[in-house]
Amino acid sequence: MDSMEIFDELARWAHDQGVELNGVAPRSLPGRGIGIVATKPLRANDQILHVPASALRTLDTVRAEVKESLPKGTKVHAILAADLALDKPTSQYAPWNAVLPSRESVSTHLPLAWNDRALHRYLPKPAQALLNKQQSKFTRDWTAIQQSALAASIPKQDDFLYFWLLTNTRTFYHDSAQTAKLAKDDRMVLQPVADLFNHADAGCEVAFTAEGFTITADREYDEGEEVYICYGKHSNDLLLVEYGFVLADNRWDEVCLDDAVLPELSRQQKAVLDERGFLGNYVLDQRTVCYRTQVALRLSCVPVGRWERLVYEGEDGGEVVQQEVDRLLVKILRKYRGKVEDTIQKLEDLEDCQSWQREVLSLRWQQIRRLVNQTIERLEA
Ligand SMILES: C[S@@+](CC[C@H](N)C(=O)[O-])C[C@H]1O[C@@H](n2cnc3c(N)ncnc32)[C@H](O)[C@@H]1O
Repeated sequence: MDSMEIFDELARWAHDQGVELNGVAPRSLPGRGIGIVATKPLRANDQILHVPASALRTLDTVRAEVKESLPKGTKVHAILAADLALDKPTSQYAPWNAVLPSRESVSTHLPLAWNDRALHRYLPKPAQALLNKQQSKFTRDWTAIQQSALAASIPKQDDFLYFWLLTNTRTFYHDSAQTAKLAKDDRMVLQPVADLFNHADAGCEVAFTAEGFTITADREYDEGEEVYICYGKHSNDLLLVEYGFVLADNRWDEVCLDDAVLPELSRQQKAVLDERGFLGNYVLDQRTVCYRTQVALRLSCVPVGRWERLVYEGEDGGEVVQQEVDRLLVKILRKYRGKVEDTIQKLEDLEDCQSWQREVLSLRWQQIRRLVNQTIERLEA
């Protein structure tokens, strides 16, 4: 079957499940796998998709033998992934399974599945932290599988990882009478067709009730235009680790400045900041350098007593100190830009790694350099 036949089959199947598509359809899109495209001009507030609760893939649709085989307390993420992994070609979900991304695509794009784990050290710090959390969750879930009767049917970690990552990238949060009894991070459901929407930093509205999900156009769309939803106000570090891509333009993007600021602080300064809850987690975005960074750098500009009065009592003279902070910030950011450029160079010199991975890492560091440069220019203006 060619891709249009596969999409037609999916549309027929989805229709039979009660899924209503209005003026949109799935299409293959270069660099983004499959996405949803307007098949006619759309107006703002047009309801473009409705997925009834009966069409969702949830804990309740998981086969009993899968659920019963897993230890008590197994996370819904692991249960849904195991259910997907054990789907037969004759499964009732076959037309939907047919449009899932390939193993190759998942292992190329998602850092947790990268063969060359040495590349992880080139991820920015926040991305590394997210990846470590993801790794712990995966290890927990893989342990549950290995300790269950499903171990024989899902013997390979890589197989489970593929379905686990598919689940991670395609689930929606759903509050309903059925999910109310579950922990918040267990209220995840898979929804056919809705899971084909790609992400942008602003997109169509996704609303859910106990009856199901509805997606509504946020603005006008021309026929043929891709229609996006927004998965959340995510930075590109998060998008890279959780979804395997970065956006060229991302209003929610930010740069972690811990590696820039912390080396500039003395041990005593760090101790004071730690005691007051201001140590680390420094960021800049397109508009500002965060308050925590400003507070930390003020301590490099004035004695502790004055710093306390400035921070906690709003003592006069803050503008003069701010000018000093801005000068210091420019110095620190210039130095950090040098480190960023070294990383970009190292990535260019790398051999023996998949070119997509090198390119996305390089792109990510170029985005960081751009945000750092913009901030330097703004501070110097
Ligand atoms: C919910 S799925 C969306 C449908 C997906 N494109 C597919 O082919 O099945 C999420 C995945 O789509 C891809 N994706 C979503 N938004 C994207 C974007 N703006 N650019 C590139 N890839 C994107 C990523 O691979 C992500 O993990």
